[in-house]
Amino acid sequence: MTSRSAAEAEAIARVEHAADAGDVDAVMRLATWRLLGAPLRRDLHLARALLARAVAIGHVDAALMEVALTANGSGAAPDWPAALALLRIAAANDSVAAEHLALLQAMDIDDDGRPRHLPRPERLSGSPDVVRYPALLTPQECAHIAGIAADMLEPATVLDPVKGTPIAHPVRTSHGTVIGPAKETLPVRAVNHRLAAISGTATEQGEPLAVLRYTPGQQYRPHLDTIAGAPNQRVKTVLVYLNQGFVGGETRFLANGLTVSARGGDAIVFSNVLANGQPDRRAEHAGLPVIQGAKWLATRWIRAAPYDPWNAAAVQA
Ligand SMILES: O=C(O)CCC(=O)C(=O)O
Ligand SMILES: [Fe+2]
Repeated sequence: MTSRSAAEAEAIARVEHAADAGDVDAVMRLATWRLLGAPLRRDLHLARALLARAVAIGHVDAALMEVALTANGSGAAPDWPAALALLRIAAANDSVAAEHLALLQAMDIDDDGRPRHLPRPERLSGSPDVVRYPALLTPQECAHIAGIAADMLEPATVLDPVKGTPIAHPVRTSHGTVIGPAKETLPVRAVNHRLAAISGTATEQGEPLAVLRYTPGQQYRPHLDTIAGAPNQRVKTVLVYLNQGFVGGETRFLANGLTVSARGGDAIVFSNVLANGQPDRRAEHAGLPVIQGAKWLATRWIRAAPYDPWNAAAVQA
């Protein structure tokens, strides 16, 4: 472990002191540090305790974060009923929390936030195996997801292998972000349960929901979603079209030419691996260039086994 500079240690001590004195922003900062794992060691349990303190002093963002972590099991076992109870309390004074509650009230979900019913699937192709669930999400749910992502969108980059600095992504040119565990609202959590249900997987196998926005000229060139040599492979992908009405931007499977046009709220599911777990070339696909308007898409890449978003290489709190 690298030792900290005296100045950094002093800055941390100042924040800890302010937190002890009841400064809510200082408590919130400590909670964020404990979630990020920098500059203090990651401690999700402690982060939860700090958030609860911030909520008690009246911090609204802390309340929404506490709801998210309670539902998705960060720092303790997942507890949907407890998260819902916290959301109801927050909703009494906060319009954002109230909106989340209204979205949930319109959903047909059980006491754990899981879907009671799913739309009837349509098989679009057998090889590759692609299935569509029409209108899996409502327009309001799509707008909620796009709205969370809108503030966080960044151009797609990869690290320059020589210089280590970000450079343009060679395959994907859209803007994107992920809705990490601290930002996973209850409506997003419920949608993630739905995506698990249609793919026959456990919610814990999903990577944080990724959201992409393509503007004219942007595309996702032909690729496989599998990661070469990954021990915990991306076995399935769910794509959710969050809007429609743009020109171009179809999803194309190269093996058979299957071309899927976006309809807002529709989801497609496909498998990326063969029965032996190895990447399946037939799953190669592309997001064709958008010609006019903007295409919004949510992607859930689903692993073979549970995926811990807090121990991924790049955590996005
Ligand atoms: O934009 C599309 O239609 C394809 C997106 C995609 O391939 C992905 O998110 O993995
Ligand atoms: Fe893909």
